[in-house]
Amino acid sequence: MDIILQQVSYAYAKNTPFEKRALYDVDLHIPSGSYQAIIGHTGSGKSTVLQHLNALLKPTEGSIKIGDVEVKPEKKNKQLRQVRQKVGIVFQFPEHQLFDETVLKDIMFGPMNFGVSEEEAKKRAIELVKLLGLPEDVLEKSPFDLSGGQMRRVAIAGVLAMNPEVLVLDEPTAGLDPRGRKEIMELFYRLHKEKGLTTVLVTHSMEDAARYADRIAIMHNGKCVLEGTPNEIFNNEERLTDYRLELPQSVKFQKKIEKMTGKKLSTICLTEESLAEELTNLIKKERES
Ligand SMILES: Nc1ncnc2c1ncn2[C@@H]1O[C@H](COP(=O)(O)OP(=O)(O)OP(=O)(O)O)[C@@H](O)[C@H]1O
Repeated sequence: MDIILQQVSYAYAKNTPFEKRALYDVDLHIPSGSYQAIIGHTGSGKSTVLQHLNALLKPTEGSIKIGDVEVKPEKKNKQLRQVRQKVGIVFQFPEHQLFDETVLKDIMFGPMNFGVSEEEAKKRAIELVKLLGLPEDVLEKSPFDLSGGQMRRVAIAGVLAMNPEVLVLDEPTAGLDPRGRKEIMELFYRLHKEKGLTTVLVTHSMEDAARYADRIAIMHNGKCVLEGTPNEIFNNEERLTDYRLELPQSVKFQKKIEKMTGKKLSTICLTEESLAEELTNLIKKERES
C-alpha cells in the first residue's frame, strides 16, 4: 500500500489563539514494501507526520493518499476505520497503552474491536507471543506484572495482531537497554522482510536509519528538507550539520581513519560490519603490495 503526502500542512489548534503550525507543504512518497526512516531534531514535525499516516490527524491543507483512500481537510471519510486497521502505529512507550486484565485479552482487544472472531484473535495472540520471544505462560498474566521490556513486546503484539500492511514506529526502542533495542529493531526488520510490511521509522538514531532504511527523509522546522537513500543522506555532512544532525558512528570512524591514514575507503560505511569489511580489504591490499 503506497502512502503519498502532497503539500501537507498542519496546524494544531487551528483558528484559536493557541494555533501552532507544525507542518509546511510536506511532500513524501512511501512506496509499498519500502522501509522509510524519518529523522530530524526535536520539534521538527516527525510525530505530526506520523499521525497523518493513519489519519489520526487530517491535514489542514494538502492531501494524503493511503492506499486508495484520500484524506483531505474538511472531507468526511467513511473509510478511515479501514485505514486505521491497515496502518498500525507503535507509539513511543506503547506499554503505557496497556489496560486489560490479562496479556491475552489485551492483545485480542484490537482485532475483536474490528470484527475478528474470538477464535482467530486468540490464535493471533498465541502466535505473536511466540514471535516476540515471550514465554507462553505470559498470556494469562496481568500486563502490569511484567518487566518493562516484556510490556513493550506485549504492546507491539497488540498492534501486530491487527495484521497491518503498514507499520509505523515512533522511536519504538526509547528507554530500552542496548540489547533490548537491537532485538526489537531486528524483529521489525524481519517482519518488514518476511511479511513485506511497509515500515516507517521515526528515530533519533542515525545508526538505525543507516542500517535498516531504504530511504531517509529529514524534517526541519516542519518541512521535509531532504529525502534520499542512506548513502545520499550521509554523504552530505554539511547539510546534516545545518539540520543539527550527526553522521552514524561508523561513518564518523571512517572519516577519522581516512584523515589519519590519508587513504580513502571505496564506499561509505553505514554499519560497523561494512566498516570492518572495508578495513580488512584495505589491510589485505597493503600486505599484498
Ligand atoms: N498537541 C500539540 N499541540 C500544540 N502543538 C504541538 C502539539 N504536538 C506538537 N506540537 C508542536 O508541533 C511541532 C512539531 O512537533 P512534533 O511532535 O511533530 O515534533 P517531533 O519532531 O516529533 O519532536 P520529538 O523528536 O521531540 O518527538 C513542535 O513545535 C511542537 O511543539
